[in-house]
Amino acid sequence: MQETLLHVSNVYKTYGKSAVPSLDGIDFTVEKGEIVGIFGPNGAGKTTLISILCSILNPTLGSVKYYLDGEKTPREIRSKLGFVPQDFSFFPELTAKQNLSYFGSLYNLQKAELEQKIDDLLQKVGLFHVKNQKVSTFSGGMKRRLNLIISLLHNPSILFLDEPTVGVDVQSKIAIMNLLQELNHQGTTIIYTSHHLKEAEEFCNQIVLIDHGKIIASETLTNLLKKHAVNNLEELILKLTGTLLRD
Ligand SMILES: Nc1ncnc2c1ncn2[C@@H]1O[C@H](COP(=O)(O)OP(=O)(O)OP(=O)(O)O)[C@@H](O)[C@H]1O
Repeated sequence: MQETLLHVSNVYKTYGKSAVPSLDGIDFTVEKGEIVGIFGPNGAGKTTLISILCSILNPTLGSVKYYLDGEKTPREIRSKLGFVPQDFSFFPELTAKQNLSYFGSLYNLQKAELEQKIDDLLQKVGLFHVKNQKVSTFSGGMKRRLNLIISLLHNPSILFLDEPTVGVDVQSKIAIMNLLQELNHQGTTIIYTSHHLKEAEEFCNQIVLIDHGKIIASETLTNLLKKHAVNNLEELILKLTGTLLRD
């Protein structure tokens, strides 16, 4: 049986005094355990939407409601959310381990529990052997993998990822996607954006396509392909958003 985890209702976002809203009446629902992919051209509003869903930004209008067991206050809810930003969010002059210890200390985890969690996560993404190296010496793929595990230290129930595999080689991409699959099998709900459409086709249960701040499609990929008589996600996006450059 499906269980609603998140309900987004009539969300608008306008930055500063801009005349054009970046989000223009967004409504959708996420069920527990889903993997939702948010797609759309550059500037469509994906990052803005994800930032609002994980409480980094406030909507100008509208509501985002979570249905989490036992967690009621905004602070309790935030403690169950994890966010992997597109831009790296660590200190390059610290080692991987120092970064993880610092970010872990923000979640009030017991020292022994945190140490164990750090080692487990470093192992999972193949960074254990370089845990005492400064992050500034890491390759792009190593930095992306570290950026991911920083957001997993507190075992979030819902994980938001903004382009988690951008700019990485195929090996790092597989390591990242395997870890995300493993987390989802363990019950983590995942909401993510990506421009890697082949990867997303295999990964997502639900597709949310946005353009100019509005949802223009929201369904399973199979249903959308059938409905719009296209063969894949790329064809779907081109059919629904056109070929005009957005910059
Ligand atoms: N901090 C900001 N101040 C003003 N305008 C912003 C800000 N952040 C985003 N915008 C504008 O809001 C709109 C949506 O941007 P957003 O970054 O959410 O799109 P996106 O779909 O994530 O794009 P991309 O695929 O390029 O990452 C764009 O027109 C962008 O210029």
